[in-house]
Amino acid sequence: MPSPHWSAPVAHAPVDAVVPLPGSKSMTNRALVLAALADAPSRIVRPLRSRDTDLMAGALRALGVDVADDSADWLVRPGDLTGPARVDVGLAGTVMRFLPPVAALASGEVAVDGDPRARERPMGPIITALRALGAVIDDGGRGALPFTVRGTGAVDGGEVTIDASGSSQLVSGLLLAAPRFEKGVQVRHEGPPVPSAPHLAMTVRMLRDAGAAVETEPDVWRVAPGTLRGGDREIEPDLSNAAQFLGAALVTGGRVTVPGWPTETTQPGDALRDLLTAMGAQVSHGPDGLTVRGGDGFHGLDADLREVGELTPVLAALAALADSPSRLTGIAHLRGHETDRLAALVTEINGLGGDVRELPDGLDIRPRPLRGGVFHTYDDHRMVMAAAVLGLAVPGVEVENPGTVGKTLPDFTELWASMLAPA
Ligand SMILES: O=C(O)C1=C[C@@H](OP(=O)(O)O)[C@@H](O)[C@H](O)C1
Ligand SMILES: C=C(OP(=O)(O)O)C(=O)O
Repeated sequence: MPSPHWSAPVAHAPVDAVVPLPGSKSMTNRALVLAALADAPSRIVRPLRSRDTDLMAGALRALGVDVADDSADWLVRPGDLTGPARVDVGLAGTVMRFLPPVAALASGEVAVDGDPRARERPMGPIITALRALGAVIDDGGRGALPFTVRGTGAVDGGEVTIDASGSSQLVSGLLLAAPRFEKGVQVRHEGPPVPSAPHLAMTVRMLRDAGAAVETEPDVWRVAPGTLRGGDREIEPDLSNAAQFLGAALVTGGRVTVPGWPTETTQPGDALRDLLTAMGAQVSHGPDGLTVRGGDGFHGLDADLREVGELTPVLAALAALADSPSRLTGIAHLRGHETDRLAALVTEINGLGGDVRELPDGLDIRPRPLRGGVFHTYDDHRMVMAAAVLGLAVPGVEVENPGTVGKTLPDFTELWASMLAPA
């Protein structure tokens, strides 16, 4: 039986490594949905293989889509969407928000459930919106998982207003399936700002690449009814999962290169270039990829992370090791992520002797000397990654349930060890 804890390795020298990363979770799960709704087969080239993407593939298979392995690629052959089916969304935000609109297009009942924590993540606005668009959903009045989508084989579509301040995925889910709605969709957001703007741009870009007609204006998205094309869809490396590796260059005063960094992308991880530069890194982008070099120490960060919330755990860990305080704001919605990430980061970093305070919409982080101890991870892959960053500089960080990285990066501890191995 594997050890329940992972001893995060201390870096005894500056890292000097090239770290190739698997594909983007966000792009892979969008590509799977678009391929499943297309009018012809698709090849998803270099998809991420992880719990979240396997769950999406499994959910689509349950509805009648053929998703087959072809060496490292996935071949997707769309079919009639049918129930009855049971869908497990695990703890994947992309599956719990992107799959129900697809299930509404199926004929037959689709029962949707996930991990215990999945039942607490925001779902109410998309359930209400889908009903307004013509879907029948039985959620026992909970406005949350579990629920049953009673598909009739078609969704009317039309205009809907939604409060998506809890998650951008509430909008993305409606848009991705909308070309197959009879009237398409117009989604209008009303409420506090929608987070994760790059992920919405990713949805729009991938829909357009598949042939959909999409128009946007601030807080309004329109998708016309139409046919989605099949074909090849190449998946970029997951730039959010680059955060901990590039951060290791800062912590150790070393150098890390992530190959295949796109010159232009909708991934929020691209913001690491500016964020790590603001913390004192030297960042260069060339044919070899993106290279981050650290020097003698690095600084805190004063940043609004609303658009790039998923980078927060690793940035907070870096901030706890910096030479000046940090203030990270715009991230109240992280309370609805895999765990309440604001509370988790406060508890766990302070548990090692840190000084992190929770703000209404973020974190105040004052660096202090840290000591070893158990770092709990709350089924949150990014808490493991944050702990790994702290462990580079703090001996004795024992990370609970490291296997939870399987959500997006099953090989994380192996990649971390090879990054730290002498060249
Ligand atoms: O659409 C996506 O692929 C994602 C959107 C974001 O969700 P939120 O807007 O809920 O933060 C992000 O945090 C998540 O990891 C992936
Ligand atoms: C918030 C995240 O995931 P999810 O897609 O489950 O929302 C994340 O990966 O940081």
